[in-house]
Amino acid sequence: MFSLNRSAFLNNPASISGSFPDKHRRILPTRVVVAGSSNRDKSNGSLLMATDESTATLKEMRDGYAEVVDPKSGVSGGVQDVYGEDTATEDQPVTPWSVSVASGYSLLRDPHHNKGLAFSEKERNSHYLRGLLPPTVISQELQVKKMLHNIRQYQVPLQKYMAMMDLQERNQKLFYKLLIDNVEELLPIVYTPTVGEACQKYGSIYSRPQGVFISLKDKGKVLEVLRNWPEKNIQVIVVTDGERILGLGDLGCHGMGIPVGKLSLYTALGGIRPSACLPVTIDVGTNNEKLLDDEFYIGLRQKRAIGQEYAELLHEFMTAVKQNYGERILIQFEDFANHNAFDLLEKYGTTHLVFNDDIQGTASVVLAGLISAMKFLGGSLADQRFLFLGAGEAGTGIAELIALEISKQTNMPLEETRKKIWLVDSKGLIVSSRLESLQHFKKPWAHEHEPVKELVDAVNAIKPTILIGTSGQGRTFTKEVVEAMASLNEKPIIFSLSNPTSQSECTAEEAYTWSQGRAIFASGSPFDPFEYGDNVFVPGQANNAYIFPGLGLGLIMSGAIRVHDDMLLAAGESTSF
Ligand SMILES: NC(=O)C1=CN([C@@H]2O[C@H](COP(=O)(O)OP(=O)(O)OC[C@H]3O[C@@H](n4cnc5c(N)ncnc54)[C@H](OP(=O)(O)O)[C@@H]3O)[C@@H](O)[C@H]2O)C=CC1
Ligand SMILES: CC(=O)C(=O)O
Ligand SMILES: [Mg+2]
Repeated sequence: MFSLNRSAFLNNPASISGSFPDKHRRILPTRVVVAGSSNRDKSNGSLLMATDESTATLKEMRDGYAEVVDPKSGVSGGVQDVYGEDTATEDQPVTPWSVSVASGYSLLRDPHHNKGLAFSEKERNSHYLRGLLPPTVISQELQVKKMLHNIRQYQVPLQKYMAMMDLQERNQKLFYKLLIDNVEELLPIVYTPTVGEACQKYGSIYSRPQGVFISLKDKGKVLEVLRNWPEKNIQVIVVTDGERILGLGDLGCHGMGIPVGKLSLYTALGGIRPSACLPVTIDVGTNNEKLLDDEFYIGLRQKRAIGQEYAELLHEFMTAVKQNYGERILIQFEDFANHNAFDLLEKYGTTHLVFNDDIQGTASVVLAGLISAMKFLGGSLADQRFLFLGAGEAGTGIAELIALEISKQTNMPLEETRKKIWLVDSKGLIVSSRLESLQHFKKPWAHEHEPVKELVDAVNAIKPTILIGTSGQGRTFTKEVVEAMASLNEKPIIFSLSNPTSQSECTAEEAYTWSQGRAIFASGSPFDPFEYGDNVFVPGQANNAYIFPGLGLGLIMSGAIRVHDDMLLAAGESTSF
């Protein structure tokens, strides 16, 4: 007789296979099916696989299923076969569920453990794989070579993306090996710019759910929803509500591509276990009419919830996350619109281990880029004048961290260092006469100056040494703007940070050509090296992807429970070269 231990299972389902003695492991079924709504623990929403009182014999398990009778109600489920095919009655819905011991057919379909043809002879013997694979055994290196070859056959980046996602769903070991070994080539596929197109077409390319979707329909049940996720030892969550996906606007539920992509970098670049990463999309509707009319849209078909309704769902989520995963769970806010992003960060920054990647991660990576650029330019950050196009999350986040760094380097008060930094939004230069009507995060940047509407006029008026684009608007660094920067500076620093490539304020080619090869240029999405005159210019990439996996790893390893500005400064300083 073998008894499955309920508490061990609830804490860590994987422990079940670990608790079998080896001699029993050989005769274990690949699936144990337990069914019946009566097996659901009403108090915490978890399924009770088999209670301490309920036992299944090894014979039952070897035969492929064990039906458990709830000892309290005496009600059993309606499962008739090992695959849990539905024989539910109306008043007794079946909850089909299986626990896979990683062996045999199900092992080949378990992306966490599957190795495909790389299973050795010994593994094929001990994991019941004989006959389920062709006879050849190949190395992981050869698998990587083959996948890379296949991916390179696709001309269309979105096809490469789909091939990568398919691999992630099939064989995680190979997916991460491929990504880690070829990160320069594959980062633009699993991340910006291709992930932007994938989000735009997410409904059409959708084949299997990724991550956890929490919608308005789940109000009051968010904890239950989180508990449906199979992994229990989560260390990092990337969460979006899809309202500002890159520079592409409101993509609603289709924003899920972003947390999925970001978390694949947590593993590939930060070394966090894939099973410890949880992508979450909170669906409160979308204001994108095109999506609402799109028959393939996968989200709620309603306008975005705002105000109290929005705040309550977010609060339930934040509370449930801490309750389920503890104080040290890291939450990364991603691609929220600025009218929520700053408030959420302020509200939860003091109660959770949380940072906003667009505000803080971006700031840190741009600080790294600017500190590095000082080595080419000479002088220090305090000697520079900064002008931003775009005064939202990225723009004001970067501005504030630069001001903090200059203050740290010079001991000047923050109010003084902020005066070196100017921002332009959709209405023009942010100046004190606009103070009353400005959103709160713009107010610190409202300096004394007469109003200026156009960017090129702001460049000529402020005479910046550094121009940074965070507007989400492509081709706004026009020839006139770049030429104005080049006429004011021997080596103008120009960062076009908006993503994806279509939204970049200018291309690498434009920056180098219009400045006659004098610009120090970086962009949010990658550009190829560009030949100009006798030189080849290699543009930098200033993207928070170069910070958040390391920052996150540091936060997790150090056991931090809050994120502070000093950490962002340290991350930026140490990422510079
Ligand atoms: N490289 C990287 O790592 C990162 C890049 N980004 C990119 O930065 C961009 C902006 O993101 P985020 O700051 O979060 O977005 P926000 O919506 O918070 O901010 C956008 C800002 O741009 C301004 N703006 C919009 N259109 C114009 C225009 N035509 N002229 C001048 N200003 C304009 C807006 O003005 P107003 O306030 O008046 O509406 C607003 O201030 C996105 O494309 C995003 O992909 C973001 C994070 C990281
Ligand atoms: C890179 C990133 O986070 C963004 O463009 O939003
Ligand atoms: Mg982002």
